[in-house]
Amino acid sequence: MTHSDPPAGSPEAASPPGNRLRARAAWAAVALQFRATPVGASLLFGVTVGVGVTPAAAAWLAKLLFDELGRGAHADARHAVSLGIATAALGALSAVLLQLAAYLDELVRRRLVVEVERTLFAKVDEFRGLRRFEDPAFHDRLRLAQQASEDAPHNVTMFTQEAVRSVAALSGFTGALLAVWPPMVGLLFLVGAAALLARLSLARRQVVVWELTSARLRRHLFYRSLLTDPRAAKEIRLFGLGGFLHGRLIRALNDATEAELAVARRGALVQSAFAALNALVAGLGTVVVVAGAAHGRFTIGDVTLFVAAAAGVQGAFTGIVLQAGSAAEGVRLFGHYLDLLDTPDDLPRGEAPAPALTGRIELRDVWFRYDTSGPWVLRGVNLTVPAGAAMGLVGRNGAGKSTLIKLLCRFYDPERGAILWDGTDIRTMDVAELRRRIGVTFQDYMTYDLSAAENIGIGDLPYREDLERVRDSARLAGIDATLRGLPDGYETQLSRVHLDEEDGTPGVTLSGGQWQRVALARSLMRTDADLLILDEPSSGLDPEAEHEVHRTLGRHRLGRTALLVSHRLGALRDADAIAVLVDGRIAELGSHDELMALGGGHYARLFGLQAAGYAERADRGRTTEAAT
Ligand SMILES: Nc1ncnc2c1ncn2[C@@H]1O[C@H](COP(=O)(O)OP(=O)(O)OP(=O)(O)O)[C@@H](O)[C@H]1O
Repeated sequence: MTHSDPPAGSPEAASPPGNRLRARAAWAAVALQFRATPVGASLLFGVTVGVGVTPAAAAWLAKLLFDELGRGAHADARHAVSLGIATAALGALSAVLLQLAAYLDELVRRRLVVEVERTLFAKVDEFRGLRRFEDPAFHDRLRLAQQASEDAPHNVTMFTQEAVRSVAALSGFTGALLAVWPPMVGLLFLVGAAALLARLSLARRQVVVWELTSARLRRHLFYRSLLTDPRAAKEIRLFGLGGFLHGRLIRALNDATEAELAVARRGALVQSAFAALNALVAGLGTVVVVAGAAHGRFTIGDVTLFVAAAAGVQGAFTGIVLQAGSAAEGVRLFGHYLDLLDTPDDLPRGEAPAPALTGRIELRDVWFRYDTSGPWVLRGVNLTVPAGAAMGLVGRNGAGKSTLIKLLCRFYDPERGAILWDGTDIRTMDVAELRRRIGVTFQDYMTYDLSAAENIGIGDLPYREDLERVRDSARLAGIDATLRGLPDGYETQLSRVHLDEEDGTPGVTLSGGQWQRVALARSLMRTDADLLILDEPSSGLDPEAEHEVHRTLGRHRLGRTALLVSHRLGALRDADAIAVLVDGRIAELGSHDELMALGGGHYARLFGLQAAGYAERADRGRTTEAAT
């Protein structure tokens, strides 16, 4: 499957990928083990083969021993004793190999988990845009890929072990059956082959169920994390959502469990049917051979050998059917891991360098929507931001301000039109280089469960340990004094759910406005960024703090280009120009004074409303003061 294939979870996604793909998946699953731990996997393979052949070797030694003993007075005692010793040694070796195989299996499994996390999440990190992360099918596939890549290699190895053991057993036992009553071989192989086909069909069905229930199980995990998330705990308690969310958690789990149980029931039914059929065939063979013995055609030894050999063949088939089923499930599911690694990036790779901004950023007739069948969010935006200017961006909720910022950071590409950085289309630029030229505080900024210093320092990773720079950024964002006052200063963990990794002390949590300042400080770490974007950097700040932050930023900007989004129009008053976004278009553009002079425009109306609100509040404040 490739990215153009139907998403996981859809019935088409569950269709069999074809033998060639499955063979490739099986090979890749084994290769993954060797990549994870070349020595461990090689040893496991050797030991696995050893474990597989020891029962046959033991049977062969036993045959030699009994043959020797069967010579009675002519038996070579020394030879018999050495065969006995060899049998005992083989028994001991077999026991040791089994233990070794168990340890190596554990070793390979653990190394695999690391390798899978390494490869999968390196791939996830390669996606440059945001589209994959907003695609439920991608999350389902990621979950299935994780599950598959940890199980499939183990299952394939176990199948190899079982196949070696079973082939050795089958070749020995079928010879015995052929010597006594040949039709029994045909019967047992027929039942065995049918059981194998049935198990493979069950494996297909099981994988379909896993694919279909992946979304439900992800929902279950979502409700589970919600019920223990300290950020959600307030609303859950206040709105009394516990029972409601818990009910949904159980329902998601029950739905998934029902589908799994349906496959398990079918499996139990099919296996019981084949067990009964096997018993019937074994009974039939025994009756034939016993009747033959009664008529003197077979000896008692023949009967004993026949019964043991029939049981041996059935046992070998049972083992191989079970392991083949698990391997088939693993291999089918492993396709998701391979698909994920093959998933192309959602943004074409640009290679041109992203030089320092000297001229202007220009949005030229930019059209964008999140979904090709969805509504347009930006409809032909034309906007020029000269290098060094501070541009304010205002508009009502949902007007498209944050979307425009996301396009500037190239998290998505416009569907029509282009964004030019000094005349070069940003699509042609190396995206990592472009992003290094931008410092952003997003509206939905992150609060990391890390130390205060790291929370800021990761804004410019190579300098995250440069405490001077971290503190300078914190100072600009007006949070330095608060962080210094924390129990462990800048080393304090900003988390209530993780202890400090070094001394095990619990962390602290900040207020909303303090967190916002930390996020602002993070974006200021890139002191050499050409473009500073602040998407509502002061929404959580009190008016005094907001004023102070804007003044500091004005000074700190030092001629750098800035794009400032705010619903508090007063905060943008000093911007060189303000663009008003209405229904995905720039409806007005100009300085504060120019926009006010338009009279009756969107900006003037909004500004008037906010100013009236402030004046009214100020009046109320004065009246209250006078009354008290
Ligand atoms: N990831 C997304 N997928 C689909 N639609 C989205 C996504 N993000 C935003 N939208 C939609 O795009 C429109 C514009 O959203 P955007 O966040 O750009 O508005 P905004 O002007 O920043 O609003 P606000 O002032 O409330 O922050 C909204 O209708 C929103 O529902």
